[in-house]
Amino acid sequence: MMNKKIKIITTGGTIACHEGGNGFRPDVEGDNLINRLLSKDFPEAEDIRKAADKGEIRFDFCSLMCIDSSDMRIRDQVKIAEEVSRSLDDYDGIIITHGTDTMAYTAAALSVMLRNVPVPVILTGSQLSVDEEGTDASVNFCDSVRAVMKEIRGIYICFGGYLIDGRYATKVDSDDPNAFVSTDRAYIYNINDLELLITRHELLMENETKEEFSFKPLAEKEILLIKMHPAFSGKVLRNMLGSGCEAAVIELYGKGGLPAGDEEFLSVIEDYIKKGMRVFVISQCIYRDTDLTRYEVGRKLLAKGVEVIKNYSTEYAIMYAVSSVE
Ligand SMILES: NC(=O)C[C@H](N)C(=O)O
Repeated sequence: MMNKKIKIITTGGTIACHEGGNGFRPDVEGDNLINRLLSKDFPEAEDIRKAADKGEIRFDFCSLMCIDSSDMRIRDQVKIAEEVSRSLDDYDGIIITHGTDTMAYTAAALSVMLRNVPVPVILTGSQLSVDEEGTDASVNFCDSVRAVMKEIRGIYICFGGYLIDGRYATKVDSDDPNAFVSTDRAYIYNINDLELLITRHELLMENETKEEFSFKPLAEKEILLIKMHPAFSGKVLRNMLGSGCEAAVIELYGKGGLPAGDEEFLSVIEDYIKKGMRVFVISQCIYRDTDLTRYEVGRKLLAKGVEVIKNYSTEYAIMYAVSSVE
């Protein structure tokens, strides 16, 4: 095994929670959390524990915050991105422990802010806290370490035995250990089958003009997310778009439809775009390949100037919208 230096950034989440008298809240940070995750209570951590004892893996720690990820805001994601950016040159990989509820948003935000990271940057967490019976905390953490041992680079979520590209990950289960999927099935890898990812990377790197790493922090913006549904109206949409938001993401039906028979919908969006605002559209299907050219309803909307986000997660669409607003 090659010697590896891994930076661990802890931010809170269920993985670090205990009952605090008023419900679960995170209170285990930094090396306290990692020592617990690698303790002898977890046979699944044995190989990592041994490698750490032998000095083959060296962990450095940084506790950036200790919050339920429901409290995660853009400014916190920027703090994480800054810490990652500062650490890239000195480590073979970076693991961020994070609550699951907004993990996909942070993965998306990091993917937008940090371009062409030279090492793996992996977010992980758990559905049960490190001290709960049957917890998935240690296995997820150890899988993340195993992923760092591979020659991959990029931003990922490691969870439930899978590694998912941070631009496509979305949380689909509030309880099950298999909590995340990829909105494009091509960007999820079984942790036991990482060779596939490596092969893909090699191919990508051959084809890519090797671009330099760059970091552009996100600014705080107010983005509206709208989901199309049959009990929605153009009138309500007009009020929502006029509410002061700086850009909008609309989740459309299927390949990319909305009630185009109701002219109000189209004219509201047209008016909004004419004022210089941006409207991003994406399918509301979990597995998606948004394409507004297939149906007439989609083409009518496309003609109004909306911008299509094809297969990325809605979380990524929102962060992309944040980054696109001047
Ligand atoms: N499983 C979890 O981590 C949920 C928790 N509420 C959080 O996102 O911080």
